[in-house]
Amino acid sequence: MKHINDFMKMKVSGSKIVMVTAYDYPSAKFVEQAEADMILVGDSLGMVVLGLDSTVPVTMEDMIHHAKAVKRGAVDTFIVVDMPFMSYHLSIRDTLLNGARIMQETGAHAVKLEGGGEVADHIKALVKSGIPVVAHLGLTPQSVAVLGGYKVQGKDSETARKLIQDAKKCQEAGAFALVLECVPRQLAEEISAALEIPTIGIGAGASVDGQVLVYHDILTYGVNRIPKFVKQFSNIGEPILAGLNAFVNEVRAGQFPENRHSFTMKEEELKVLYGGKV
Ligand SMILES: Nc1nc(=O)c2c([nH]1)NC[C@@H]1CN(c3ccc(C(=O)N[C@@H](CCC(=O)O)C(=O)O)cc3)CN21
Ligand SMILES: CC(C)C(=O)C(=O)O
Ligand SMILES: [Mg+2]
Repeated sequence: MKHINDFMKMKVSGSKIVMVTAYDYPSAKFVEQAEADMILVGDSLGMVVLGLDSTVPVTMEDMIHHAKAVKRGAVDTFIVVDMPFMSYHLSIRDTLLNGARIMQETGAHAVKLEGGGEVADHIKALVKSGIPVVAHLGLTPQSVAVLGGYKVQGKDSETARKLIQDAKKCQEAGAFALVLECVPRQLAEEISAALEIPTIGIGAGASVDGQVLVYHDILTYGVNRIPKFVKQFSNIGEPILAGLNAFVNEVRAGQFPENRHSFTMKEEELKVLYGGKV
């Protein structure tokens, strides 16, 4: 299993870090089998597995419930768990209690949280307490209500400069990696060159140190809207629907189950059961 030091080395050597989200036992098993470097139990689970409109309603209980299942499916992969909305803002004490719950109850290796300078003290406190932190800048979906939608961030020189400063603050606070979501590729390249810690991009172009995508987006698995930065590497919706349609049709047609899909009783047991009147 790769660990924090390996991700740092991968940046230096130029080998790309591959991160994929997973939300349950089977998805974690598949991502581990595909040999991704890291699994992210993303709060995007609120949207792709719970059917919510945003990641804002996702709770600590949701994250822990799903992360425990992911850990059972991926015993040998580095696991990062998103800290959900408002779980790292109230006080340093609350942040530490929530970070500790994620680490102790799920067996995760690190947590991820959204924001820059405004959460730097919380990143610092977590790292000082022994909890590795991945930072997340650019489009930070937990702030969608403030950002006014899922929009590309850092398109003008002023907001770009702010993002570069925030990225440096995350590194200074002790984050060991930084997710950059939905920022212009030139800005992502600039931030990646300016930092010693690896950057992991989603909609941030190719000049970052790694890539992350949502499991359901990669596979086209029950997703409604696909962002521009997603490549649909396969469409598992088709074989899923084909299998389900076949089951429904065969039951209705009396073709399933066949005898080989069921169990039988010995003739003598049947005789006893019917009082010898077989
Ligand atoms: N399925 C899924 N994939 C994700 O990557 C994802 C989620 N859900 N949920 C949580 C956040 C929300 N994310 C999103 C959602 C939508 C766009 C989007 O539609 N972006 C526009 C760009 C808008 C602009 O031009 O500024 C796009 O066309 O891609 C981007 C990121 C990323 N995360
Ligand atoms: C999209 C990634 C970076 C994420 O934060 C999530 O899946 O929740
Ligand atoms: Mg997230």
